[in-house]
Amino acid sequence: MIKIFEDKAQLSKEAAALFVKTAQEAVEKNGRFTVALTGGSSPVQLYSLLAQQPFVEQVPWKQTFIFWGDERWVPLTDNLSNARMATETFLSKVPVPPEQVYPMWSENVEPEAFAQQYEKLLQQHFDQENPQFDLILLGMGDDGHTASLFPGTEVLHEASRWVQAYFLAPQSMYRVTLTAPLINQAKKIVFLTFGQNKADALYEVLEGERNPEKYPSQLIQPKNGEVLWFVDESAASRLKKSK
Ligand SMILES: O=C1O[C@H](COP(=O)(O)O)[C@@H](O)[C@H](O)[C@H]1O
Repeated sequence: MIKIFEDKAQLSKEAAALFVKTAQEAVEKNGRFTVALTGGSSPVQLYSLLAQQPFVEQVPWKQTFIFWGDERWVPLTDNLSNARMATETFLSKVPVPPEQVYPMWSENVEPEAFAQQYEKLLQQHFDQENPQFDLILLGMGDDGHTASLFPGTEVLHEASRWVQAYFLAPQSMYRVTLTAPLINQAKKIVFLTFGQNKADALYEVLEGERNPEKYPSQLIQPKNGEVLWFVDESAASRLKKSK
């Protein structure tokens, strides 16, 4: 489903309300809420809202478990760190138990070994056969990538691993990412996409020919869950189905 908002502020507010509702329902049903966060610029406003009233007091933080959808393999103090951004914008300001927050980074370990450790962590958290996040937040780059599933990379063909790390040559850095098969198990996936610079990629992903090698966001098709596209009018400007 595609939901088009006037601007980023409106979109972020709705996304915060959806975060709260999803968290409350998950806790009511299963006693806990498991979410994977996205990085980049798209979620900054949403994360800030989650640390403010009325949202902050509505989230069942004590029952919330925070993972990441992907990470740039840089220390937690680095400006590029997705975990650092989430910590600064909301995690350091809300009463989530620190031991329930799992950044995709650790010192003194190679990224590939870390990816295996993170996968084990997820296996322990979830039922092995049923690794269902209650909510996965995703962004989409203007090249159509999502999480760290970049165009033309091997990880796009991963069929069994839940977490992978690889060297992304054009950025000269390692990336760690949940794989598409794991993401697609989620109960709910929400893409946050705004800005004119995303309009071409959004059109190709949603209305263009299927070509996930070029537009990896097309790989995100949950098995039993739902995918929501929260987009603003600029990003949606090329979509025919929205008009
Ligand atoms: O590199 C990344 O980019 C995507 C998109 O970022 P945005 O700045 O366009 O929102 C992001 O979803 C991902 O987490 C991040 O590692």
